[in-house]
Order: sequence, then C-alpha cells, then structure tokens
Amino acid sequence: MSYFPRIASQLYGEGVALSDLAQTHGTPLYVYSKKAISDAFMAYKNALGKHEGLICYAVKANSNLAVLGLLAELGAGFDIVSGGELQRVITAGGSPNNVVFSGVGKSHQEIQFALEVGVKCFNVESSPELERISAIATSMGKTANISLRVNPDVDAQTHPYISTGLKENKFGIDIKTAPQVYEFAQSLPNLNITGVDCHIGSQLTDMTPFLDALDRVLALVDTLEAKGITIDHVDIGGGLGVTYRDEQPPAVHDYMVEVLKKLEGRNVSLMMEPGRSIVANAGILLTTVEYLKPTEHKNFAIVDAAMNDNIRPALYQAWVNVENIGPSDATAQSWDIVGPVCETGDFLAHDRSLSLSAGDVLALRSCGAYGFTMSSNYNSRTRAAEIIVDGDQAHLVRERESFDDLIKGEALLPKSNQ
Ligand SMILES: Cc1ncc(COP(=O)(O)O)c(C=O)c1O
Ligand SMILES: N[C@@H](CCCC[NH3+])C(=O)O
Repeated sequence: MSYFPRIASQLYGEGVALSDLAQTHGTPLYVYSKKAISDAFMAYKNALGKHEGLICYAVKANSNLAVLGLLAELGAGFDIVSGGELQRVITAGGSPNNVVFSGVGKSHQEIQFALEVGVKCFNVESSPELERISAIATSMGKTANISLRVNPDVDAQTHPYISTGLKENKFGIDIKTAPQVYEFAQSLPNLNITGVDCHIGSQLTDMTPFLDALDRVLALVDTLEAKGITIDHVDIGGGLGVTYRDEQPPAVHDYMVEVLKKLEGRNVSLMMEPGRSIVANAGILLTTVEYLKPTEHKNFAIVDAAMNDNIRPALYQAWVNVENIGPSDATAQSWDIVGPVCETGDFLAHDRSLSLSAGDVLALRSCGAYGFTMSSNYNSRTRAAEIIVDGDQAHLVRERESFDDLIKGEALLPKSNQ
C-alpha cells in the first residue's frame, strides 16, 4: 500500500505515503501534518508556561477550518485581519474572546461584526481608525478594547515585501507619536486601552530585530504608565522564520526565553501572533509532471501546480525545496519547474538537478504557510484540495474546487435588443 513510506515518514513521521494521496485525491494537493502543526504550536504554548498570555495564531498563514479547529482545541487564540477570517475562526469553533483584530483597513462592517461577537482587542493602526471604532462602539452601546500597533522603525532584515516595521511601511503608528495617540484614544468614548502591539515583519531569522523592537515597545509602556495610562498586555506580533533551504532561525523556545526575560518584573501579559512558524513546515504541495520540455537553453518541467497555487516563488523569489517522489530512472538534469499559467513569472523553482519523467509526482516542501491562503483562480484554474494527515489517517479537509464553484454567483448580462 505504501509505495514511498520512507519519504512520507521522513517528512513528518506520518504513516501515509504521499504517492497514495496523490493517486487518491489527484494533484495539485496540499497535505498538512496534524502532528507537525500541534508540535509547533505547543512549542510556543509550553515556552509561555505559567506566564500570563495568549498565542494568537495568525489566520492568514493557513486558514483551513480544520487547521483552525485543531489550534482552537490546543488553546490558541487567533490574529485576524478581516471579517472573513473572523467568520472562519467562529465556524471552526474558536472563541471570539481570544481573537485580536489587526490590519490597516478595517471596514465599518468588519468592526461592527467584531464588536457584536466580542473580540478580545482591536490592534489599531491609525487615529481615524480609533475614531471609527469609538463611534461604532458608542452606537452599539459597547466598549471596544484597543491596543495601538506601533511602528518601532526596526529593520527586520527580511524580504522588503514582508517587512512591516520600518517607517516607510504603511503599518502601525510611529512609535514617537504613539503617546499622543494614546492620549487621543483616552479622550474618545467607549474605548478601553488594554495594550501595545507591534509586528515588524515575517520570516525573520535573527532574534536581534525582535528584541530591539521589544525594548522600544517597553520604553513606550513606561512612558504611558508615567502618563497614567495602564497597559495590561504587550503583543509582539509574529514573524519568526522557518527553514526553507539553509536558514537557521532561532528555535521557538530560545526566542521565547529571551522575550520573557525582557518582561521579568513587569505586570504585563504577553500576546504573540505567529503564523508561518506554526504551519510552514507542516505542509507540502504535491504536483504531477505533465510534460518535459527540454529546449536549447533550458529544460522545463511543466507541472500541474502553478503560481495560482503557490505564488511565493513569483512574488518573493522564494526558494522551495522540490523532491521527486517519482520514482524516475531518468538521469539527473537541471530543470525549471514551471506551471501551466500564461505568465513568464509562473515558476515554482529554477535550475533544480532532478531525475524526472512525465507522470512523476513532486513534493514541494514547507508550503503550509501562505500557500493555499494566497492561491487564486487566475487563468480560471480551480484551487487545490487540502488534506490533513493524522497518524496513518488522511482526512480530506477541503475539496478540490469544481468548474461549478468557479462560476458560482456570476451572471450573464441580459441580451441586448440590438
Ligand atoms: C499583524 C501581523 N501579525 C502576524 C503576522 C504573522 O506573521 P508570521 O507568519 O511571519 O508569523 C503577520 C504577517 O506578517 C502580520 O502582518
Ligand atoms: N505572505 C507572506 C508573509 C506574510 C506577510 C503578512 N504581513 C509570505 O508568504 O511570506
């Protein structure tokens, strides 16, 4: 039954052969390991230990309902950036009381929804947003807990598109002006100041920027305390990187130890918003080689997954580990792994030395974060199915989209008379 148990078990210690999954469910197919997700989350939770706080998983990394449900069961809170993500958390069984609402552009409707269900806190990113939340809360006879997302102007040393804590980024409130904005928040009705929040970027592989940002946030907490503004929690965002190739990010435990050291002697709880570090290495994208197309200049392996399934290589020049679970007896050559989408930027990997034959199944590793959630229907391609492997059981947790799903809700214009 298991044709490639070695590879399957090497991946995450799970007993399901990837080739069987590809055969049963077709490709492209996202496969996640329940154990890998649980272990990664528990690393945060255990490191937090008895310190008061909440690990709010960043839903944008992987919002599959089964993933959210699993994390809710393990005691996660959630970091959301839209009404849709809030709905997903609720549908998956997560408690709105454990939700923090981030994002620079919260709409009237989204704020109202969040107040109706009672989210834990709004991470506010501007003064006009404060005014909007205050007005909506007042009209609903509710009080909104708020923290300001401050921008500490720290270089996260990551890809510029996923760096968020520099003053030229759209995110957060300049930490230098934050005390005045807190005073403004204090003057508005139906707001309750509970925290300070920051998130400086994603895929950080060095601890220093995190700790620098935390120092600046704690200095702000002191300034606020001196003004009589009490801060109950500090939210240090997400951002811890993972190994895609040869990066060596700090271990979750080591990172947490350093963070908690800085909080020693302070009466603040710790909130965090990790996404990638919980799900990235727990997921694989399986794809089948459709055609081999050697040319004079390059060898192309055209596979059935594309940039619409995983846009990270095209968008961030992200490197993805590609493994042939074939097996192929062809001799190894250098291949560009490309998809069927009509874009030159539609590639998954460049210049990989692989033995390939048409029909082989490739595993793209570490695709559990920002993989499916960033997928689209570009070229009217249906989105992949998602599977969670739990020991030797594989659960289909999202069906492959059908052509009917693709055109659902659309309508033709009435026929014109001319
Ligand atoms: C506000 C906020 N919180 C949390 C995250 C999650 O970050 P990561 O997946 O890098 O842990 C992000 C994404 O960068 C974010 O923008
Ligand atoms: N989507 C990004 C990270 C998230 C950025 C969100 N602030 C990635 O795939 O690396």
